Amino acid sequence: MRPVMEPGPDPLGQDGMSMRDMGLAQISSHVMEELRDSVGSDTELLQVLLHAPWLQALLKVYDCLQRYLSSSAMVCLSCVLPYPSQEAAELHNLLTKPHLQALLSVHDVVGLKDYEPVLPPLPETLPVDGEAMRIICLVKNNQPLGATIRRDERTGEIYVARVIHGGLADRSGLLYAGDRLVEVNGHAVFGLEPEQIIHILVQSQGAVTFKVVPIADRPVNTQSMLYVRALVHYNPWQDPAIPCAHAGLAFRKGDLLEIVDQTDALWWQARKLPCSATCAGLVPSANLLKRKQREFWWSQPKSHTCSQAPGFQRSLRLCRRRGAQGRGLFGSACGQGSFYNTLAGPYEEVVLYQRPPEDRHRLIALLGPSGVGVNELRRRLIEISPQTYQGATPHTTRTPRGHELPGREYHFVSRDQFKNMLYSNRFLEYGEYRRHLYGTTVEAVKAVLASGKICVIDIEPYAIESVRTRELRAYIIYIKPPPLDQLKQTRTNSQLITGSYTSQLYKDEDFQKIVEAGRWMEQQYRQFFDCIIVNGGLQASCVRLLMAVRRAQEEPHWVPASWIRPTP
Ligand SMILES: Nc1ncnc2c1ncn2[C@@H]1O[C@H](COP(=O)(O)OP(=O)(O)OP(=O)(O)O)[C@@H](O)[C@H]1O
Repeated sequence: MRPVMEPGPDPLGQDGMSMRDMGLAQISSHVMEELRDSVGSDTELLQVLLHAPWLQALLKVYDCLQRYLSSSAMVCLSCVLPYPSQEAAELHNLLTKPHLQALLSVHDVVGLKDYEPVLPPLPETLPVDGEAMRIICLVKNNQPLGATIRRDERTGEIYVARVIHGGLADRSGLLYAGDRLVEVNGHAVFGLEPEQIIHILVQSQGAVTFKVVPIADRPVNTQSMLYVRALVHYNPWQDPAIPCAHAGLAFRKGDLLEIVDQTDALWWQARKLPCSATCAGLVPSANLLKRKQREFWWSQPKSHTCSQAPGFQRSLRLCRRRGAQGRGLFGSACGQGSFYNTLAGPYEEVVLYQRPPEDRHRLIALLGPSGVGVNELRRRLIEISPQTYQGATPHTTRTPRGHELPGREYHFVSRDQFKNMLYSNRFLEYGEYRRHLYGTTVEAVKAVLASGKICVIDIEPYAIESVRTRELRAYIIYIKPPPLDQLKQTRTNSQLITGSYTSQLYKDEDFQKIVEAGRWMEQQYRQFFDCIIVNGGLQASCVRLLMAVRRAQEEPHWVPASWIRPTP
């Protein structure tokens, strides 16, 4: 408690002597009186002693303390500081204000009070077989509860099936998967259908009260965080099997998901990256989604022919890499590899990877519908800095032309040699044009990378699987056609290379085919695109490509975990 301070000057005695000095004089004369009687002639010595400055000072201090104990703070202030500073005076002034005094007094009163809850005494007799229950009150505030329930068909009991990460129930820290629900807002739930309970919950606004029997052994979540890239689309509203569509998380091919809970074998909990939502959503587990895919696949009519995508007529880029002109059907796309079909798995585990500066560069693979400008952009990029960027030298079975040097334009090999290479899976992609074989080998790409340059190639979609490997670590850039009118507008004077060694102006149907082929390609393969560049204006597209290639080498990106994990 603080002493109440009262202002007041140090009062003076009648003859100008202060009260303090009067007090001291009184003490010394009392002592002298006492000593005179008992000591007699030695009074002189005592007088000297009593008038000694140190004793006088000591007595003054004593006097001050006495006055402090019995008097106001102002008296004390003036005792200690005969001439208080401006700050001290101001502080004193503030402290003596009635409202501050009141505040301090309230503080002291509150501080002394005992606020512990007074619990009712325990009943004399407690039931021996009684269950420990927890009563939980959550305030909904228009947000979902963030928990799902299930009914045990055998016993009719209702259980909390799962608590959604980051949801209201999870944030409360009071409700757990496995807790047995006894009452909701005073309604006993035993025997009710989950839908009836959900109805009660939907009806209740504001506070919702649950009475639960807590799960005995709550499992501890020891799983580490898992990051995956979705290789399929998923829409909870089109999935009748999902326990609660509201709690579902929709995703598209290529979306990055952070799997926060895999406790349930069928339904995982995930957040989409980059993450803004605090609350996770339900997604099918990898096994469940695989099962769904298989069922869907078997339910589809099968065709045994190799179908080309609409407008997906390939130019043979390989055969005109070094300026040779030609356009024809790219061979053998059908039947090559599995082109990462969806049966390969619905999720691909990924990790964030940043290429260490001392490591080889990542391969840059460009892809896009024929005629969109893939080759043009690749060529321009290499022209900007041939010391930095380089294409891979392809193999061919045709004979060299006048200006061509083996190993510069092409590696010239016999048909048998080419086929041997093909059988030993050395080609990333290959094709036949005018009875000659052309192909790019993994070694040709690795040779460029080993020289310290950035290897830039253009590929057909089926080659995606061959370049997305631990050793090439391809960064895939999709060259996307702009909207039809912009495509027409930007290509008015451009020459489309035709199959007969000639070039001609784009026709309306060419534009249409490019847009359709682009749409199809994106629909099929977007999950593997690390970057998308819309090739509208050529200049702007070149700049974007240059920046994307730099980013690929210098910034962290999500890559398949299998590229980084040590091989067993
Ligand atoms: N952004 C653009 N604006 C205008 N013209 C372009 C643009 N991009 C490419 N072109 C022109 O379009 C024509 C076709 O480009 P390119 O040969 O690079 O196509 P491609 O995608 O490689 O297709 P293909 O494999 O069939 O040759 C070329 O004449 C090129 O100069």
